[in-house]
Amino acid sequence: MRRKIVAANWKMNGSEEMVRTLLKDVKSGVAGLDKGVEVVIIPPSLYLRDVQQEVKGSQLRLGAQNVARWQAGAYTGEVAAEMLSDFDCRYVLVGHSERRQLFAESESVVAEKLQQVLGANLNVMLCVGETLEQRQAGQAEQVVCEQLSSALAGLQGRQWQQVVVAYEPVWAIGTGKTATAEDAQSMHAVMRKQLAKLGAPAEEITLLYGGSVKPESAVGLFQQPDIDGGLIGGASLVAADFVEICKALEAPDAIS
Ligand SMILES: O=C(CO)COP(=O)(O)O
Repeated sequence: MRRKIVAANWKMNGSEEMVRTLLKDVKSGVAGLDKGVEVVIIPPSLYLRDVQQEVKGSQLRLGAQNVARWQAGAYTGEVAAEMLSDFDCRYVLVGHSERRQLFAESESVVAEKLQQVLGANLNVMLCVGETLEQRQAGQAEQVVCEQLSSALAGLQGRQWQQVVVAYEPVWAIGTGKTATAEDAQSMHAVMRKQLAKLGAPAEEITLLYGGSVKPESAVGLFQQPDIDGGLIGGASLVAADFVEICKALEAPDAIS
């Protein structure tokens, strides 16, 4: 089923103190938010336990930023999907552009990680997106469609219910440049078509936009018919901004 999601990717930011203070403000800020909006906190893995305890009984859900591409064994420093499930993680990011670029994660690594997440009965948030060069060369749609195909080809039946896709154009991440609502919508529509070609129940798949989303840009993005929410980096570290973005998803038409 298509869900409404706002997810906070804290990236490599945070501390025990921040977990406490930021979450306290986010929790009280989103209390009373429509239950149909899922708010997901994705902290560095060291703080999963702390966040798990803080979000218990609240509307917030937990996600992980990364996962190993193996099930278990001699992989020093890695975290397995089954371990994330012990922490009540509901979502796991896979294919984030920072992982692809800074850690040289190839399409096949992304696909292996995705399989681990599905195998552990967790939900994947698959990130896709083109670079500035690719967009300028007119290749954006092709790049995104190929990323979807290589990660998702062969998925069957119920597995599709475990998939959320986030379109995060690389040139928009951390740069202050958001895609226009129209450009983002147009890519999301392309993604839905591609998902249908891959055999997905495309109208039921939740599609998020990420890349310099701020309270001011969130409303326009969330009004688009194929954008079901956001994956938020920088603005998720400021409680007031993040809460405002969550509220924008609750009622995008009412706020504008
Ligand atoms: O990468 C992102 C979320 O995963 C987006 O980051 P920013 O919101 O900081 O651009």
